[in-house]
Amino acid sequence: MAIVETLLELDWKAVLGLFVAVVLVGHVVAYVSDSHGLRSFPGPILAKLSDLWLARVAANGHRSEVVHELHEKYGTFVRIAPNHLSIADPDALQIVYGHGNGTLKSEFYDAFVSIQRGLFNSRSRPEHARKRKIVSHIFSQKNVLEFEPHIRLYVRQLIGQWDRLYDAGAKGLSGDDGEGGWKGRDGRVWLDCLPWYNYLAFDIIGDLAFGSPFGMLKTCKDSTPVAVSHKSAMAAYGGGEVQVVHIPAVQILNDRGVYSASLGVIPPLLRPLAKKLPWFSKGSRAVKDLAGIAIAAVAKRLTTPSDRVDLLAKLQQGRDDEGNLMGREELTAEALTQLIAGSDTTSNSSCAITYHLARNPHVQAKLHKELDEAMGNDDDPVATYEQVKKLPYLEAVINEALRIHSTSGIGLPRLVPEGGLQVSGHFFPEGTVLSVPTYTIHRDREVWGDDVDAFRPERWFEQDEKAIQKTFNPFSYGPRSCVGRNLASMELLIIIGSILRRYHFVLENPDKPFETMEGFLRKPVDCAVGIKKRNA
Ligand code: HEM
Repeated sequence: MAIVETLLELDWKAVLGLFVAVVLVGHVVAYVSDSHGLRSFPGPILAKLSDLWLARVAANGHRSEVVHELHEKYGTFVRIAPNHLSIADPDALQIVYGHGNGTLKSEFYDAFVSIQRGLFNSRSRPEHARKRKIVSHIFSQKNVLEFEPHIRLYVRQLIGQWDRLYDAGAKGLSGDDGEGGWKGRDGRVWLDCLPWYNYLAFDIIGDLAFGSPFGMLKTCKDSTPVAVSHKSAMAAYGGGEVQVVHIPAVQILNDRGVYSASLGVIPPLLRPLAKKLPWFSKGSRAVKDLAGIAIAAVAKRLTTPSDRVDLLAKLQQGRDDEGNLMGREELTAEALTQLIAGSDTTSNSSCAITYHLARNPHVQAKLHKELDEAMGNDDDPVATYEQVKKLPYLEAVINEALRIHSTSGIGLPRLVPEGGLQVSGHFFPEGTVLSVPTYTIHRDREVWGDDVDAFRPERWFEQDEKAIQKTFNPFSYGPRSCVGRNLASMELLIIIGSILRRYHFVLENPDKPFETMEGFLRKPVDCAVGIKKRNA
């Protein structure tokens, strides 16, 4: 303890020197001893020697693409860290992530903990099972249907805003609502749709998880109240004012994703030192601010009792096997988990779907036709779940975008349990970290065909259904798969169904590649589109 305290007092340059020295010695020892028997597997030499190779790749924001290129070069197995093997084999999904094989989340997930461990980052099996039992009930299909009015309310607000900008744009006006503003030209309004989808997703989840939206769609701004002091906000649960300031939640979530995904691949012993480096201290601040958002929002909700049916109300009622309710800190941590897991996953996926539709006019036309037929002359611009839940082409469009974009693209790391594990013809001893990279298996030519890089929803009607089911992995598999999948699917169907029925999209610059920045998730950097109202 005394050694750690002394280290924490050093200035960052001394820390950097020490950090490099410890890493070098530690990893040369690990390489020579090869305790997990991974030496025979191919990979970059630096990755075999040190976790810092993967940390650097993660920090650069293109981990999925880099690992994918390595699989193209080396084949099914790639060693991406001294003790981490990436396995690009759809059959490995069931073994590494499925029920009953005993794998657990690795130390990577410790870097995502704030307030206290939540459903997403709890690593102990009993702790996770207890939480999952409470939370999975909340996301059952039956319960999720109760959230439909909340989703439709904010889709309506987004349509209201885009209609307003479109009408003004038609008069040749321009303005600064939303990041980057908007301008009218050639019968369209031109804007970056990514921030708008972020406002939408944050308002929906703010409403569902905390009882009131962040108000981003109304203010057209990425701005959220955060508790000034976590301690006093927690104390205010019993009543009283919580002092808040406003911060950009979307930006903070982005910073936190890159920070945690990079810190998570550094050995735990070195993390306190890494946090002292200037690059990491920005992310550390983001983690704190994010917790502050949840603390402020939950405190506000708990001091103003309500009879709403939402995620927070259901979390408050949830009981474990012993009949115990969650304590207030656990409740806040779980509400924060919902905010993080249920916000930019949805907005980045919606943005990617819109990009691919704008880029592929023939696909957009086919989807318009299906939506027009399904919704007929209904004057309400917002689709009901009933109207869109069984539209085969809409579903294929969404799935194809989730495949090609892979919002969750990295191989999610799992620890081999006691007794070892046989995967894809090899035995791995206890403690080895294994992962199956979603971005890469979503590009497996044997399953998806030779044109894997093309956005082609038609493939969903042509390819072997069984192979597709086994390989399509947007929500992961097994006990740690996405607990919010039913909600996410309903959101995407209603958002894309409503928005695409109402608007026609073109890309502002069709030659510009779709840029992404990956932390834990693969996020678009922007998506500039020209929007036209279809009945105009
Ligand atoms: C398109 C949208 C979404 C995608 C692509 C997605 C994807 C995923 C993936 C891949 C995982 C596994 C993560 C891991 O093992 O590290 C996951 C877990 C999780 N997701 Fe989602 N998700 C989406 C939307 C949502 C929504 C709307 C919610 C809830 C409001 C949610 C809540 C969660 C939670 C709580 C976990 C952790 C589950 C556990 O560990 O037991 N997700 N999600």
